[in-house]
Amino acid sequence: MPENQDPKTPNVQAPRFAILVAGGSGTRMGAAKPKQFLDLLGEPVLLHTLRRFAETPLRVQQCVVVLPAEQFSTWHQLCAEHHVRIPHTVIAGGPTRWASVRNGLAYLADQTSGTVAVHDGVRPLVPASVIEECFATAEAHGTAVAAVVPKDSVRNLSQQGSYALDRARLRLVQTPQCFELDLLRRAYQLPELPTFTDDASVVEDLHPIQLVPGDYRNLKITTPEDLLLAEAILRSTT
Ligand SMILES: Nc1ccn([C@@H]2O[C@H](COP(=O)(O)OP(=O)(O)OP(=O)(O)O)[C@@H](O)[C@H]2O)c(=O)n1
Ligand SMILES: C[C@](O)(CO)[C@H](O)COP(=O)(O)O
Repeated sequence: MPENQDPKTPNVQAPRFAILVAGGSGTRMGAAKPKQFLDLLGEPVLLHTLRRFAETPLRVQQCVVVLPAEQFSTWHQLCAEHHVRIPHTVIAGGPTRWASVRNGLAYLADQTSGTVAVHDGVRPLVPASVIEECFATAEAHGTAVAAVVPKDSVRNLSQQGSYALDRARLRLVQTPQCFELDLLRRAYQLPELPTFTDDASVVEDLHPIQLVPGDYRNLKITTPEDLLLAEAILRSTT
């Protein structure tokens, strides 16, 4: 958050950017092509995701889509097939999610201020209300990360076996993860650590992480049953 800003007053004038990371190969899905290109009720997973961020009321000024360099032509072909007119910029990812986000940020190097949402390209069902809440919270507090309460009991593995955790004190972290642009830039200048599974873990040493309610429908397409669930959810809401 800019130093001279009242933390309770959202910086509604700040431009909004989105980095949609889709630079992975989808090994756990085990499909013939990366899961971001798989069909979800007639459109590629990634196109659903892009549409969610391009919705006009969200005021996202620029969508940066990060892809494996060798898959650019796959995406361009899919965009042509589906007559996609949504303005977006495609850039090459890196070997890890962290590297892909860093590449996305590098594309925004000329931007002097704003708020950036980092979102998994394979979370196609994120509600617009969650995206809006994340942007608005980050505009007020510098950070905002969508998260939900676990529905299952959770146990921690120990040398003796395992023990129960208090799930009321746990959260399952989703994306979007929104940050004041300069804060995210500073965080991504630090060296990569193996513990960086998301953007909050990259930023948390520099700034407290504000959690906002996520949504159980905002699932990450990871294994084949996720695609079935996503289809059922989408059918029920369209
Ligand atoms: N080098 C990478 C790795 C992952 N991602 C993106 O980060 C998001 C979350 O990652 P995950 O679900 O793990 O995707 P994959 O790495 O593709 O899957 P897997 O781990 O099964 O190979 C995905 O949108 C994925 O495309 C990325 O942009 N660049
Ligand atoms: C960023 C993320 O989606 C938050 O839940 C998650 O950490 C990605 O993890 P993965 O190991 O890349 O599947």
